[in-house]
Amino acid sequence: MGTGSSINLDTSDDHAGGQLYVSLKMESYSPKGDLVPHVFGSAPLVGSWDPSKALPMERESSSMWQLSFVASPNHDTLDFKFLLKSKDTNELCIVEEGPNRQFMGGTLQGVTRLALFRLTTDEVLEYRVCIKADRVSPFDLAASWRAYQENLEPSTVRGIPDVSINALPEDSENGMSSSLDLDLEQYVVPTPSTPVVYAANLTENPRSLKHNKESTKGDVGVSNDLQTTIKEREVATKAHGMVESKSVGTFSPLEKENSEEGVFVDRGVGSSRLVKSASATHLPASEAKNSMPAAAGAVAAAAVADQMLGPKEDMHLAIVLVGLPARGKTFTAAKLTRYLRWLGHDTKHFNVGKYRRLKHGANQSADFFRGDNPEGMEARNEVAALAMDDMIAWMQEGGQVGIFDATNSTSQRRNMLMKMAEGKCKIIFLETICTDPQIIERNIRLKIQQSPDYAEEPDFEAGYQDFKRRLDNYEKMYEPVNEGSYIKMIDMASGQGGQIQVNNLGGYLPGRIVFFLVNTHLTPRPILLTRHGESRDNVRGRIGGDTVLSEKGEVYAKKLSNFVEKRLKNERAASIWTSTLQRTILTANQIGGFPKIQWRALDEINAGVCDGMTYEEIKKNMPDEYESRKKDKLRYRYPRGESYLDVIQRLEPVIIELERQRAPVVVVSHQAVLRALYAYFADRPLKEIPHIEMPLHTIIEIQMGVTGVQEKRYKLMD
Ligand SMILES: Nc1ncnc2c1ncn2[C@@H]1O[C@H](COP(=O)(O)OP(=O)(O)O)[C@@H](O)[C@H]1O
Ligand SMILES: O=P(O)(O)OC[C@H]1O[C@@](CO)(OP(=O)(O)O)[C@@H](O)[C@@H]1O
Repeated sequence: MGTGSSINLDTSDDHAGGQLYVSLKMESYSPKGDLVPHVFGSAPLVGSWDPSKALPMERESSSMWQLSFVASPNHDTLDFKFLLKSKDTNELCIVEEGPNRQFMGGTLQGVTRLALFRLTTDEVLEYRVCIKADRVSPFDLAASWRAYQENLEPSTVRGIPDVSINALPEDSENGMSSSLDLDLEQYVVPTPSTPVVYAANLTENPRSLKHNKESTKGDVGVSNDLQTTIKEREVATKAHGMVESKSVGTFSPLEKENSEEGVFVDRGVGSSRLVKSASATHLPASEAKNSMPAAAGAVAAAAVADQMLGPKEDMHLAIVLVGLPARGKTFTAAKLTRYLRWLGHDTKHFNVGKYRRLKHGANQSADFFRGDNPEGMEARNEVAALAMDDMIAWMQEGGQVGIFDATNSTSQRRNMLMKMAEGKCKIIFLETICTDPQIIERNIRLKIQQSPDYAEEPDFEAGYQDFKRRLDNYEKMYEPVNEGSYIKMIDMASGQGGQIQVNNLGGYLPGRIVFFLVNTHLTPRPILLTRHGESRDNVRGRIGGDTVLSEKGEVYAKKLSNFVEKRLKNERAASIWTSTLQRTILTANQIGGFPKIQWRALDEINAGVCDGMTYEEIKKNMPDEYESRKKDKLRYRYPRGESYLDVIQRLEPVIIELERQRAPVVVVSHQAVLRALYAYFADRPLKEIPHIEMPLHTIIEIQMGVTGVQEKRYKLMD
C-alpha cells in the first residue's frame, strides 16, 4: 500500500523569501471518459472543499499527471484530497476514499497512501501518488513562469497561493482596452526628493574646510579658504617618491553631524520579554559611536562579534576604489555608501576629485594628469593624502566604513594609502574594470555632462577631447591591483553578467559588500512602490490587522490595475510583489499578465500587543509605550512586535532582489515597509525613515539606470 513516509523539510533556514514548492503526482492514470484527476481541499484557493473550484492536474507524460503549488513555510494546515471529475462540469465527482491528506508545517502527515476511487460498489481504481516538497526562492518561481511565457514550456507553477498570474484582459494585447485610455501624465504629482546630482558632489568635504566653515560662519566652497588651510599641512615627499602626510595645523573638533549617532538603543532581536521601551539607554556620543552601528539584529551582532574577536584595525574598513577614469568608480562608491548606511553602518564617501577641485580648481587640463608632470603628480598625491587623513581621523572617532574614491591606479599610490592605514583600518581595494568600448564611450559622454570638471567648458567637443587625453595619460601609468585584499568588478556593466574576482577577503561586512556588488547592475528598469488601497482598518484608524479593502480601496485596486497595465504594456516581463496580508493581495488582485509573488518580508511592521488598536487607544492605555515611540520611533520596538530597525533588517533580501531584477517590479506593501524601501532608493538617513510621508493611493516610480536613481510620483486618487 503506502509508499514512503512523511516529507520532512528543513525549515531551519527560514529567511524571508523562502517558499515551499509542493508537487503532487499521480502515476498510471489514463482518463476515464472526460474525468481527470483534481485536487481540492480546505484552503480558499483550492475551493474550501467546493469541487467546482478544485484544481485540475495536468498530464505531464502519457500516464503521469501532476499539480504543483507553493506554500509559505508558515502556512496554515492544509487538508486535501484527490478527486476525479470533468474539467468543465461537476456532474460526476469521485472523491478518493479514506481520510483527508494533511500538509502541516511543511510536512505531509502520515504515509503517502495510494489514491483509491470507488466507481461502483465493485469497481475501485488505485493509483500511486507521489507528494514532494522543496524549498525554493520566489524568484525561481517567477523565472519558471517567464520560461513558460518565453518558450511556451509548461509552467511548473499553477493555481497557487503565493505565486499567481491572472490573464491579461482579452483586448489589452492590442492596446485597445477601454481601461487604458488614461493619460498617465495627468496623475503626476511633485516628488519630495532632490533631482539627480552627480554623486561626487555629495561626498565629504575636507575637514579643514569644515573647520573654516565653522569659524567663518558658513563660507562654504571658497577654494582660497581651503588653500590657505591646506598650506598648514606639511606634505613631505620622501626620496622614493612616497608621500607622507602629517597634520600640523589645528583641525576641527569632533563634529557631531548626525544627531542620531548620539543615542544607542538596541534591545536585541527576539527578546521574549515585554520590553519597556522607555528603557532606552542614552550613552554619551563618543561612547555610543564606538559601541556599534545604529542597526538591529544581524548587523549589530556582527559588529559586536567583530569588536570582540577581530584585530582592532578590522573594526574600521576602508574600501579603496581603483580604476581608470569613467569606469563607474564614483557611481559604485555612492551606491555602496547608500546601501551600507541604510543597513545602519556608519559610512562615508571621500572623493579625492572633490578635494582636488577645491584645492586646485575645477578646470585642470589633461596635462595636470600626466605621469611625467611632477607638479601634477605631487599635487594629486597631496590631495589624496589629505582625503585619506580625513578618512582615518573620522574612523578614529568611531566611523566604521570609509569609501575612498579616486583612480588609485598605480601601486605606488596604493602603497602610500596602505602605509597610512597601517594599524588603523583594514583596506580592501575595489577595482572597476570595463573593456567594452561602447560603454566607455557612453561613460565619457556622461562624464562631460555631469562632472564639475567640465561645468565651465561650454564646448562639448573640446571637453570630450580633453577627457580622452586625460584617459590616455592614466592608461600609460595604470597598474591593475594585484596586492592585498581586493575585489575586481570586471565588465559588470556589460549586461552579460560580467565577473567578480575576490582575493584574500573574509568577514561579515566584506562578504555583504561582495554579495551586494554581485547583484547590482545598470539595466534601466522602473520599480513601482505603492501602499495597498485603503483598508477597513485604515478607515477605523486601527493599526496592523488583516482586514479587506474599503470601497475606496477597491476603487484604487481597479485604478492601479489599469495604471500598471498601461505603464508596463511594452514590458516582456515584470513581477508584482505583495505582502502576505489581504489588503495588499486584494489591491494587486486585478493586475493581469504578470506573476504575483507574496513575500512575508513585505508584511507591515508588526505592532505586537498594539495590533488592532488606534493610536488614541495606545496613548490612553499604554502611555509609556506611546511616549517611548514618540521619542525614538526608529528604534522603538512594539512589545512582542517590531521596530523600524527590525523592519529594515528583514527587508535586506528584498533590496538585494530589487537590485538584481532586470525587469520592472511593482511592490504593493504597507506604510512602514515602503518608508524603509523608499529611504534606500532616495538615500534618506535612517533617522528620517519613520517620518517619511507615504500617502495612500499614490505610486512612487523609482527609475534605476545608468545615471542612478530617479523618482516620479502618480496620485491616482485622493
Ligand atoms: N561597473 C561599471 N563599469 C562600467 N561603467 C559603470 C560601472 N558602474 C557604473 N558605470 C557607469 O559609469 C558612468 C561614469 O561613472 P563614474 O562613477 O563617474 O566614473 P569614475 O568615477 O570611474 O570616473 C556612470 O554614470 C555609470 O553609468
Ligand atoms: O509607523 P507608523 O507611522 O505607526 O505607521 C505604520 C502603520 O501604518 C499602518 C496604517 O496605520 O499601515 P498600513 O495600513 O499601510 O498597513 C499600520 O498598519 C501600521 O502600524
